[in-house]
Amino acid sequence: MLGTGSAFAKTFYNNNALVYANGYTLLVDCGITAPAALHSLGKSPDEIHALLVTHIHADHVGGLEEIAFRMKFQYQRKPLLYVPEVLAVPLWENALKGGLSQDEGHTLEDYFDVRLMEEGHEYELAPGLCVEIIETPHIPNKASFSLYLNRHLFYSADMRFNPELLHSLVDQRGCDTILHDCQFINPGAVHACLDDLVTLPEFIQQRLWLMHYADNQPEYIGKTGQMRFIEQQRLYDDTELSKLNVEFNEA
Ligand SMILES: O=c1ccn([C@@H]2O[C@H](COP(=O)(O)O)[C@@H](O)[C@H]2O)c(=O)[nH]1
Ligand SMILES: [Zn+2]
Ligand SMILES: [Zn+2]
Repeated sequence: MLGTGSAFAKTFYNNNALVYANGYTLLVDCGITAPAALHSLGKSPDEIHALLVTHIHADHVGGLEEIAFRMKFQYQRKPLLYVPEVLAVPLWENALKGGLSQDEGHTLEDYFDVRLMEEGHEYELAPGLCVEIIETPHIPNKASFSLYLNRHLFYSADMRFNPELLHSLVDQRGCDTILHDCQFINPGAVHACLDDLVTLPEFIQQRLWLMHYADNQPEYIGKTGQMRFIEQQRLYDDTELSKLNVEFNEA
């Protein structure tokens, strides 16, 4: 996890992730703090093979201008950008155009090798890395897409509480790991809140890691039912993440 903070957290970087698969690196979301978070890990933007955007909020796309400029002028390379089809135009028109539009570039495609994604398809980004996007409720009338990785790991974009989806992923689609955004204040409004998430049955909580949390996260350690906090600037592997919490505690 590059960062695990909520939109306005100051002690945690924005909730963005680096996904590694067989030498390939995907950056999931690129918020305002992503360049600094990469820097603190000693990573350069040039080490990223592709980026993927879940929705248009600054903690998820606010770092794209820096990455686009640095890739173009410092590294002379166009990174792959995976973007849900409905977000491509608003990403350029409403988020990036103001800063990036200049003589050398007037479109998203001038900075990125754009790959549009649709729901209902699985995309093999690299050997060992398959991604499906699932539209999930966040802000009314503003599209946001969670991810299903390698048919076993659900990564929530910011989303409201949706127990039916979590049940169907676990019961019908073999989901063994859930990374879920979490707000401490009830009601969650545009996120799932902790009071909602602790109502999930234990077999789902045991698979669930909390992310996108506020600065007062330390107050909630030990108060999250069977769910664990995922930590920023830490490398996790699939086996560690998919270990059920109950096994994890016994180990
Ligand atoms: O309808 C809304 C829209 C936004 N907010 C607040 O803004 C942030 C947006 O950033 P996220 O990355 O989605 O967290 C959200 O956390 C709210 O604090 C809102 O409350 N209601
Ligand atoms: Zn967010
Ligand atoms: Zn959001």
